[in-house]
Amino acid sequence: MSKTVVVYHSGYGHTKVVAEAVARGAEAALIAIDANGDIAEADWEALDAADAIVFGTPTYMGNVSWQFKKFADATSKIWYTRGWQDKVFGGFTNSASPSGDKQVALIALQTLASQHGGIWVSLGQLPSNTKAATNLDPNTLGGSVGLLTRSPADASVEEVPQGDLQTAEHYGKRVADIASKLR
Ligand SMILES: Cc1cc2nc3c(=O)[nH]c(=O)nc-3n(C[C@H](O)[C@H](O)[C@H](O)COP(=O)(O)O)c2cc1C
Repeated sequence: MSKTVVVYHSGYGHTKVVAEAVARGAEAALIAIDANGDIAEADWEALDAADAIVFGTPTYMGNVSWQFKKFADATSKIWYTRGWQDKVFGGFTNSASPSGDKQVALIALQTLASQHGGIWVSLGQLPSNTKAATNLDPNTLGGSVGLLTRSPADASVEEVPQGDLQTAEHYGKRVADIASKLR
């Protein structure tokens, strides 16, 4: 069994719900980046020990949150020593609009993983994009690079679409399974 860690920031709780779903699928530990963009020393050790790391961030102003970016910049010391070389990586972002420039944030996560010499895991699911598709269906946002989820601007944290959460669980399992195969 591989060790997977989901490290995420969530300003208002919606991305946290998605992170929990990814972690359920991956049987992963969860690390929350705090409101100052920091994680604890023990969290850095857990990331170093992981076979797979999944990054999560809300999309804010068409990119990752500044707290996630602070975390990303803090990984530069690890980058320098190639500490995360050949780990498996995945990523997700949540935002209010169906597009909302989520892809920009997701590509930032993929780029971070690539800077570390990681092996990036795509979503691996067909989109639900017919007229009949509803919020209960998987991958209604049609992601492929990684996981995209949506919580409308007036949605509570309980209202993150069930289809998106199922997609998140599926993606978490995919990342963990691939990490197990590569171990
Ligand atoms: C500062 C800020 C910027 C935002 N920018 C975007 C955006 O570019 N695109 C979008 O679709 N939603 C945007 N939103 C909406 C959030 O992505 C959405 O509310 C999301 O669920 C927040 O996740 P969180 O509860 O984990 O913080 C923004 C929200 C905030 C607070």
